[in-house]
Amino acid sequence: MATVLSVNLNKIALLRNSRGRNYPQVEHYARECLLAGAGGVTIHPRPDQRHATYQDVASLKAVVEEFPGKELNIEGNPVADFLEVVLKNKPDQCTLVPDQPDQLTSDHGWELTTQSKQVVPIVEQLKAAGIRVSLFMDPVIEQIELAKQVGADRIELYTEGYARAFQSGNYASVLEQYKQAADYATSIGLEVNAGHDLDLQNLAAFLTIPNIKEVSIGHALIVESIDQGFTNVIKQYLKIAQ
Ligand SMILES: CC(=O)[C@@H](O)[C@H](O)COP(=O)(O)O
Ligand SMILES: NCC(=O)COP(=O)(O)O
Repeated sequence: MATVLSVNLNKIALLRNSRGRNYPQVEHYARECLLAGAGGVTIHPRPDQRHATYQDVASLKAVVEEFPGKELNIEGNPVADFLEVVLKNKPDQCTLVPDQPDQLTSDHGWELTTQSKQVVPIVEQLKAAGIRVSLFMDPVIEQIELAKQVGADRIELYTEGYARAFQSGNYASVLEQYKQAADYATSIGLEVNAGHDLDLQNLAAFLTIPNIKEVSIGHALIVESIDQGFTNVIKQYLKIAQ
């Protein structure tokens, strides 16, 4: 089963915001990656809108709708403004991430042992709006079991731990931990996405884990595109994910 590539466009938005005018256009790169064969696009509008903005959600929804079967995934901490934009624009998927507003980047999954009461009503509200709900999770069986209990459709395995281990050259035991987490999630009826710090070097080994439904990749993909060209890099990812 091929794994869907969802291209995270945060860093295109970051470049755009650095000059205060609409260049580069996020919509252009969304169209380019979908034309190249990506299965969807992702953005993560943070409360300070340092890169992706709440307006980008509506713009990208319109672009994705030009490509039947392709998906829009909106990631973020479920603060009120975020939820309002998600419910208004109804992306195909919303990935809830437990970030603090001032975090440099996402660096942990949900601690549902203490946060499930906060999450349950939000999951219900999003699912009632017809939005698939994914929870950003560490590869911890106990937490993944709770993700099912709070009603999530999917989990997104937070893969920075794997990426760091891969970089060290000694990653077999860490990969096995992710495989066990993914296998367990699948066994209890959760579909499995993955993302954060995946790249052209480490993706193939990670995808030896069966049943990874979707990977969302942004930071490394944009850096690799500087050297090798955006469409060329997208096609390399698709070849690995097929
Ligand atoms: C949750 C996650 O790992 C990514 O979706 C996130 O979008 C990365 O955020 P930055 O692009 O702000 O680092
Ligand atoms: N959910 C992960 C994502 O969308 C992109 O993460 P990264 O590739 O920018 O680290």
